[in-house]
Amino acid sequence: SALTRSSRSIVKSVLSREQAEGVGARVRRSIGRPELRNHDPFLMLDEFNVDKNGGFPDHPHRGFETVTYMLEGQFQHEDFAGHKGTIGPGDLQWMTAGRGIVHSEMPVKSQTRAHGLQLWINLPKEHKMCEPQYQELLDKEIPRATPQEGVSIKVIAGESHGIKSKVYTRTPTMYLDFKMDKNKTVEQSIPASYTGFIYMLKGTAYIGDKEFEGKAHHTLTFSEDGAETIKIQTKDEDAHFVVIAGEPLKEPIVQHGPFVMNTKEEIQKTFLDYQFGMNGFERARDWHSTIA
Ligand SMILES: Nc1ccc(F)c(C(=O)c2c[nH]c3ncc(Cl)cc23)c1F
Ligand SMILES: [Fe+3]
Repeated sequence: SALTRSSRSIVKSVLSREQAEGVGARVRRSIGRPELRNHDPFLMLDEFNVDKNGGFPDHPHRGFETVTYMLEGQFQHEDFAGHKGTIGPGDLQWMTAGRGIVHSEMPVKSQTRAHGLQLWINLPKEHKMCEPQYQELLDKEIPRATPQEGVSIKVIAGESHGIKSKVYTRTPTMYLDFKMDKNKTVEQSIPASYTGFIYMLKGTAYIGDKEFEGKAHHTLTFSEDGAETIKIQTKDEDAHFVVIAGEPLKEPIVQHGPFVMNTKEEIQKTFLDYQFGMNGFERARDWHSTIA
């Protein structure tokens, strides 16, 4: 008989309501909210909505990666090394902060609003102090899997139905953007060791053998039972959601805002490096962005 590959089930569903963040920004916090901590290797997932007067002015990062995926509108970013750019709908910025980045992330003034997702992925000890790196992909450069008519899967990281992303993930990560028409069923392979979840953006989807209902702005966390697929169905409405999964690092996490290290001594050292412009924060000394 055909091997019935067991499918991940949903452990819980948590609604994210909008909260204030940054300057005049509104975010729905998925991972990182009180009910959704400890989803190693993930530290935070925000669905952000920023009007043209808001944004995330000059701030640092060390020890992890920020993955910004635009859904609507345009975002400008500029860092202390003069790296700047604009990302628009469907575009991706995978920023490995490593030993240190100071940047600002602001909507393009002419836009009505900027809407997207920012995911924070922890880095393993050996990469926390790596050279910062950007991997930036335009919408049209991100491959799509279309396992059937009416099911489109943008492969932001990892692999889906034989389509592979070219993003280099220091922490093994799968990041897939699903658009499903109604009355479709699809299975997605997930490595047995990965921690994962679905964040619903629009519509309704039914997950797993028990058809657990996923509604907009809800996070649905996967069971960690070693099953290697997740089954996703739509019924009488389309659905738009992301599937995010990754290899847990199983390292101690000491986080102070935008600094994520393994020990409090490393955090204390990070504050000194940032304050005095050392060990990767040399350019932080009296840098101010031109876009904030
Ligand atoms: N420390 C700290 C404290 C507060 C912050 F808001 C931030 C921060 O920048 C962001 C939080 N969510 C976000 N979504 C989208 C974008 Cl573009 C940026 C952020 C940050 F880093
Ligand atoms: Fe940032």
